[in-house]
Formats: sequence, C-alpha cells, structure tokens
Amino acid sequence: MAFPFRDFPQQWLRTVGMAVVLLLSGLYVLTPGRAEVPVERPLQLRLTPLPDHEGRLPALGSDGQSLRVGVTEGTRQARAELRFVLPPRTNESPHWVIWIARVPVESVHLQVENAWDGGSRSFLAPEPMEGPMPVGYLFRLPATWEGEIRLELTAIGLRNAALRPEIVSEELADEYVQKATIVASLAYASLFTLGLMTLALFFASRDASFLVFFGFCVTGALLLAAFNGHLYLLDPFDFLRQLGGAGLHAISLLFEVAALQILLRYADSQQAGPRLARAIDQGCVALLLLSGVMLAWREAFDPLAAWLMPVAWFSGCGVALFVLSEAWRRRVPFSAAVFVSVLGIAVTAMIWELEGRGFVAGSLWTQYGYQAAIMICAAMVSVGLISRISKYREQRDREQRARADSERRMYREAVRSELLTALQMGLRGVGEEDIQPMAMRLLLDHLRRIVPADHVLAVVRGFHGRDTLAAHPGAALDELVERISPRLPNLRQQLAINIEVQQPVTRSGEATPVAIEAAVSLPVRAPSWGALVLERAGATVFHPDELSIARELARIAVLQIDEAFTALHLRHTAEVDSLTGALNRRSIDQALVRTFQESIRKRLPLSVLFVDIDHFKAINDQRGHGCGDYCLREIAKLIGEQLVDDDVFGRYGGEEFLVVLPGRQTEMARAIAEQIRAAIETADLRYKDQSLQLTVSIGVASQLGHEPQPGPAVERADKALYAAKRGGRNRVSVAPAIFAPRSATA
Ligand SMILES: Nc1nc2c(ncn2[C@@H]2O[C@H](COP(=O)(O)OP(=O)(O)OP(=O)(O)O)[C@@H](O)[C@H]2O)c(=O)[nH]1
Repeated sequence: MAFPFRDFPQQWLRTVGMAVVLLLSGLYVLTPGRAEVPVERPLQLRLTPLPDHEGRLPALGSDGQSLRVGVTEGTRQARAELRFVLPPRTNESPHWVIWIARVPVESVHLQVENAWDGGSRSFLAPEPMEGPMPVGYLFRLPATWEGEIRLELTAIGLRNAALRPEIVSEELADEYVQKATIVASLAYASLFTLGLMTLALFFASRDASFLVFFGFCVTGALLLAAFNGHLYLLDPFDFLRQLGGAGLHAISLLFEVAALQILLRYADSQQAGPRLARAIDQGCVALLLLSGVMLAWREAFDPLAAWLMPVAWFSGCGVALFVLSEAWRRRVPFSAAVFVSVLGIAVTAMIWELEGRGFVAGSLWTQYGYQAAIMICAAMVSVGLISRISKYREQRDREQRARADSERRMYREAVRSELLTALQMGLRGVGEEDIQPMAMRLLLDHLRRIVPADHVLAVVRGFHGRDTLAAHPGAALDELVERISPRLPNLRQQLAINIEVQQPVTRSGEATPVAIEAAVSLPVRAPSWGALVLERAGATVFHPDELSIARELARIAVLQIDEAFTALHLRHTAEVDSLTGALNRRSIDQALVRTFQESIRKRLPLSVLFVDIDHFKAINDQRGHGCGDYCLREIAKLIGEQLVDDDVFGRYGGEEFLVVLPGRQTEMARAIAEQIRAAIETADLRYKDQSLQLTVSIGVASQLGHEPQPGPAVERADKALYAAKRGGRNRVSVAPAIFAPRSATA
C-alpha cells in the first residue's frame, strides 16, 4: 500500500510555488493602481509621416498612432509631424509633455522648425534628468503654448521599433513612470531573489542545475535591463553602447541559450532523450557563434537581424515547448506550469515583436508582458527544481546508508580476518590445555569490537574433551557463571530449536527488564555443546546482523580450535615415537642441532648420553616382542623421570635412546647417566606377572668448544657406550674429552 503522504514535500512545494506565482501575477495586475488625484486624459494627436530627402514616406503603425523605424535602408531614419490642439491656458492647466514609451532607438528628436527644440533622447544614453530608471522619452512643452501645435519628430532606428508619441499631462507621465518602474523593479527583484536562492541551493546540493538556473536568472535580468534601456545607465556596461543593436541581439541570444540549458536540465532530457539533448546543445553553440558573428560584423548583420532574431527566438521557444511537452508526458514535477509559462513568453514576445513592427498598438502590457512572462517562467522552473530537492535528499540518504553499510561490512570483515589471523598466530605452538581458553579470549576480544555488549560469556562443554568458560570483561566471569549457569540447560534446549535466542533480563523483585540477553550457539560437534551469551543493559535488542556476526566469529573460533588440535596431533605424531612416547629419530636429530647451536650462542656446556638396553635381544627371544615393547616403554618412562625441563631425549635406534643435556658439563652428565642407570636397575618391572630385571649401558660425551654440529659428540658418546658394553654392561662410560677451550671457538 502506498503511503499517502509520501509525496508530501513535493505537494507542499507545488502549492507554495503556485501561491507565489499567483501572488506575483496579482501584483502585476494590481500594482499599476489608480491615480489618487484625477489626471487629464491624453490629448488627441495626429501623426503624419514626413518624406525623407529622397521623398520616401516612413510607415505608420496599423492604428496610425505610431511611427515605425528599423535598420534597413529607408526605414532607419523616419520623420513625422505631430499635430495636436492644446486647450487655452488657465491657472489650473497642466504642464503638457510629449511622452514616448522607451523603445530601442538610436535617437529621437522633437522640434518646431526654427522656433523650438525639444532636444534629442537616445535609448543608448539615458540622461540623468530621465531618472534612475528611465522608462520613456519625455519632452516638456513650453508652458505658454496653446491652440494648434505642429511638431516635427525625427527618429533613427536601432532595431525594429514603433514610436508611439502621446501628449499627456506631466502627472499622467509621472504615473506612467511609476507603473513602469514598479513593473521593472519587480521583475529585477524577482530574478535577483530567485538567482540568489538557487545559488545557495547549488552550494547546498552541489546540483549543477541550480548553477545553470542562476545563469538563466543573470542573463534574464541582463535581457530585461538591456531592453528596458536600464543597462546603459551602468558604467561597466558602457561598451554595450558601442555595440548598438548588436549588443541587444547578443544578450537576447545569450538568454535564449541559458533558457534552453536550464529547461534541458529541468526536464532531465540528458537522461530521457540524449540525442535531442545533444542536438539542443549543438543548437546552443550555434546561437553563441551567431551572436559572436553579429557582434563582429554588426554593420552587415543589423539589417539581417530584423528577421534573423525573431527566427532564432521563436525557434528556441518551439524547441523549449517541445522539450517541456515531452517532460510533461514523463510527469516531471511542475512541467505543465512551466510549459504554459514558456508559451506565455512566446506569445508575449510575439506581441512585442508585432508592436515593434507597428501591427499592434503599444501599451504597458505589450512592452512589459514578455518580461512578466519570463519572470513567471523563472519562478515556475525554480519551484520545479526545488521540488526535486527531496529527491536529491532521498538519493543522498540512500547513498549515505549504502556507504555506512559498506563501511560497517568492511569493518566487520576486517575484524573477522583479524580474529582469524590472531587465532592462527595465537594457537600455533600452544599446549593442548591452553588452546580453548586462548581461542575464547580472542573471540570475545574481537566480538566486543563489533557487537556492543556489557557482558559476554562463552561456555563450551566437552569440546575436545574439555570444558571452557571465558567472559568479557574477565573480572565478571564468576558473577556471570553464577547468574547464567542455572539457565544453561534451558538455553541449550532453546538453541537446539532456534539459531539465536533473545530475551529481556529482569532482576529479582523487579518487573521491568534491566537488560537484554541474547545467545547464539557455538557450532561444535555433538555431544559437545557451546554458546555465546551476550548481555546489554537497557532495552535495545540485539540486531540480527549483530547476532549473525557473533555466530560468524564463533564459527571461525571453533574452526581454528579444531585446526589447532589437529595440528597438535599431527605434530605429535610426526615428532614422537609411537611406541615409547619419546621423540623419534628425526626429532631428536633436530633437537641435537638446535641445542648444539644454542649452547654455542649462550656459551653454555652441553652433554649427550647414549642409553642402550643390555641383552635386549634375549628379552625378545625369551619373553616375546610384546615384552620387548613393554620394556622399551618402561625404560623411556624411567629415563624421562630423571630429566628436567630443558633436557630432551628420543629413541635413536631399536633399543637405543639419546639424551641431550643442555647446560651440563661432563661430570653433571655422568651423574645424570648414573641416576638413569640406577633407576632402571632398581626398577620393579613386571610383565605378565613375571618380574623383569633390566639394565642399561650409557655412553657420555660433551660438546667441545669448537663443535657447532652434534655429529662428533654423538659419535664419542656412541664409542663411550661400546666401552661400557665392553666393560661388562650396566655401567656408565665417559668419552675422553679432548681439551679445547670455548674461548677458542667463540
Ligand atoms: N620388541 C622389540 N624389539 C626391538 C625393537 N627394536 C629393536 N628390537 C630388538 O632389539 C634387539 C637388539 O639386539 P642387539 O643389537 O643384538 O643387542 P642386545 O641383544 O641388546 O645386546 P647388547 O646391546 O650387546 O647388550 C634386536 O633383537 C631387535 O630385534 C622394538 O621396537 N621392539
């Protein structure tokens, strides 16, 4: 089921946007207002075209009230006679002025030949007396005039324009100025505000669309300021004056490019129709080139611009409408309203163009209509763009969530592999007893880095024949065991059914839970059993992800414990003689090499003993091999009992044992050999209820200072052993020492 308020931000923005647009439209309708004091109506005025020096008459507008000027031969300069009747002068007579709406002309001049000169006004060079925001050409008539007046109006064209002179009272002219100033100020202020707002949105969202929209607002404001003539008031735009009509054309093309670009982005056309978007981009480049060419060869292009500009402008409107209709079809937010507003721009611009060509009577609306349409369009597009912010926010939230997820996964993966490495390193070479406690400690240490818990208890029963308990923090072990142990059988049953168990923990006498307890089982082979019990104060339950990582780490720990035991057994099998439990030949050889090198490094003495059972063949022959094996085992045990930690011994051959005694000089070695011999001789050995009397012969030799390898010493011990055998057996014989001080080899 769709959540009914899911689109709430968009709906809200659309409503507010619509309200803003209605408000602005209302302001447009209302701001001209009504004069507080009644003003004289404009007087009747007749306009009669005057021939130029070649006898050509300029054209008048369709209503006969405007004089058309252009830039083509014969229309650039136009003259007309203004005829009107001023009422007789009284004290209440207003000051009459000639008012001409400020259309783009190079100059407009008013005079009575040889009698009065009203001066020249220029669109490109507003005069200070025309106010801070000039909106019309104003010619004050002498206060003394009355009756029929004939004036000569001369205008030089800048682009197609229609001059519509009116004879009005100064108050009415002021009202015109007031209305036009309000309309123009509103348009500038709106574009300025929208521009700033979208610039801020760009910095907040880093969406390039807002930057393009800012460009649209800037070029829109430039366009309006240029066509209202206000741009020529500003010193930095002085150069535009030199460019004349071409400057106006260039600005309007620039605006068209910015408008097409923002509409492309607004309609998301790059995604929806990449080919169309590419074609429009190319068209925009062509428009920019065209404006460059027009600026470079403005003399030649001025006449062409009369039809080139409307073509460029209206084809741009057509393309924009096509893009928007397509966006409308795709339900891009607010596209219908933007479509209508662009249509409004096209219609009002058409009316304005027709007015310039004298087909439509000029008025405040024909002059400012397209400006209002541009402003409304800007407002619509901005609302449409802003309504997409929630989409960006959702996208950004999604991205942030995905990033956090992947960071969490990466962190877990890192901890997981750290645990694996720690277990592999830590359990290597550890004794059987220590494998499980160490593995559990490492498991808990790593687990607490990913799963926040106040207490964790690891319980393992019968795993590799051992029971293990570990806790984090370690100090809480006893308390945890005491608290959790009674519940373990129940927990075991629950974990047999579910992979994890989670329940609130209440303290005795309290109803509200004080903590949440979760348990996951350790994957140990039955009948062994194990579990991790995690406890977290408060009411925040463990997330399934947390318990799944706990299970995963536990699985790794169990696997590594198994591997450590397997490795231990393998090592044992590889190193130990299976019959006697002493080191085998390979291991005792390795031990010999290692201890010989160590004794040289540590500058300590070292001795070896060769122990051989006397008349062992006879035992085998008389009592059988089973008895022989028994004797070998018992003698190995007896030898081991006479040795200390660092001493090593192994089965060197059939019934021969080699003992390595690090740190012992010959005399000490002889004493140990004697102990061994005596222990075996006096041992009460019985095989199948028959007493056995065993003796051994022992050869003793010590490492000489210059001997890095054990070979010679072992050989000397062997020789000593044979000496003992020859000497009658059951005795210790020491190999003669060849004196070689250690300092000589050191
Ligand atoms: N039962 C048993 N006998 C073994 C084993 N390895 C070697 N032997 C026997 O040990 C005996 C060694 O005998 P000999 O080398 O002749 O020496 P001996 O009989 O001990 O006589 P002396 O060393 O000269 O005192 C042989 O009979 C081997 O078969 C074993 O693993 N088990």
